[in-house]
Amino acid sequence: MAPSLSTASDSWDVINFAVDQGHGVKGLADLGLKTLPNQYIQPPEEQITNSTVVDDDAIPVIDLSNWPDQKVMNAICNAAEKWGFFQIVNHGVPMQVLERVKEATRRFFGQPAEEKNKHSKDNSPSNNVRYGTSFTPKAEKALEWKDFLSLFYVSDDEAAALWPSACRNEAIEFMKESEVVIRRLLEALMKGLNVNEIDEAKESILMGSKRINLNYYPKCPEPELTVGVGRHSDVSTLTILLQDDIGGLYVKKLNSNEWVHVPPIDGAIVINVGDALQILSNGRYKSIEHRVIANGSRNRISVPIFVNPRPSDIIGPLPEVLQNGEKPIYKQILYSDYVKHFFRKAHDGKETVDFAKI
Ligand SMILES: CC(C)(COP(=O)(O)OP(=O)(O)OC[C@H]1O[C@@H](n2cnc3c(N)ncnc32)[C@H](O)[C@@H]1OP(=O)(O)O)[C@@H](O)C(=O)NCCC(=O)NCCSC(=O)/C=C/c1ccc(O)c(O)c1
Ligand SMILES: O=C(O)CCC(=O)C(=O)O
Ligand SMILES: [Fe+2]
Repeated sequence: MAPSLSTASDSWDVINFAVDQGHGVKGLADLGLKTLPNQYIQPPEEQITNSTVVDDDAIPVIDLSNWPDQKVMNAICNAAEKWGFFQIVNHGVPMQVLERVKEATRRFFGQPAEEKNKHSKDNSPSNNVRYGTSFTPKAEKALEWKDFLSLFYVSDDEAAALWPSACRNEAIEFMKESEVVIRRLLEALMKGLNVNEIDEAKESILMGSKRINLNYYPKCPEPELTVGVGRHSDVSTLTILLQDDIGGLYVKKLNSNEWVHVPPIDGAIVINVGDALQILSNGRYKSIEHRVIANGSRNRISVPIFVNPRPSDIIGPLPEVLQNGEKPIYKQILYSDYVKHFFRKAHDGKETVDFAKI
């Protein structure tokens, strides 16, 4: 039974309501709580108000309209080395496609909990489709103020059978329409590593699998006490992130303790390097820590496409990167082992990549 507004937020089982029954944080937000349930209170060091945020610096914005252009390719490689994050404009993914997938995200999360919960870990007929809240509630000391739907792409037929109809077509369309720009970015990044041809084996390692997540961050009481997503780096090769116009994503500056905001730009897509590309490039390209704050007045959505190796791929520093005698700093690892390691623990900043260190 849903608790009434007057119920003190700690005297009923918040976890049972949000996690087990599938109401998520959207369910909590819809109750109109005035205070944040204790389970969502993050330790002070994770609260953004206790971090240094600077506004005199920003991740690069790269215009892809004149493709191919050596200067633009260099800008991509430089951004991947210095920031691990950049935004792209004039990328070729039609604006209507971006609008449609944002709309579909709102439609999916706008459904009743019992409909969404058909796709939870316990109820979904496949591990490739998962609705959930926070990140790994069982492993977390404090929960995160986010609901998500995570879709691992295998084939159109599987998606037709298993992905929720509220967002299936739009999610697939976004994935397919971003294919060209993903290839261009990876080609440029590979040229920067002296890899001039992406053969079949490299194609698998760079972009052999994809996962699309639909993220929903509802309006939050006492947002400064919690996080939308805690500090983490992605385990992908590259992440293609669509955000709406609300803002709230922060990126850590390389070799510093300062954070910068990623301002929403209409029609732009945010790109970030993930751990797999950091490992393949032997640390040249940086998979950077980022996090999302909770918002006290507006609901936010985002849609990342995680472009990954295949689960069965073995990844390690590419031979082309090591050919001049550079010492490998990462070992060869089975990619699915790496991802499982990431998914089984709470977000912990940049710790995941230690799993691959020699
Ligand atoms: C992910 C796996 C390993 C799953 O394989 P599967 O056979 O289903 O393994 P499993 O043993 O059932 O799952 C492993 C654990 O991951 C958890 N898990 C699986 N999918 C997800 C998911 N989408 N979200 C959260 N946890 C998940 C499971 O709960 C398992 O933990 P446990 O329940 O055993 O404690 C497989 O599909 C694979 O190797 N995929 C490779 C491609 C891939 O998915 N790469 C990851 C890109 S995602 C990425 O880069 C970032 C994601 C991210 C960041 C911040 C967030 O806050 C967030 O929510 C998500
Ligand atoms: O919502 C965002 O802007 C970023 C989300 C994110 O970092 C993730 O899903 O990995
Ligand atoms: Fe992320």
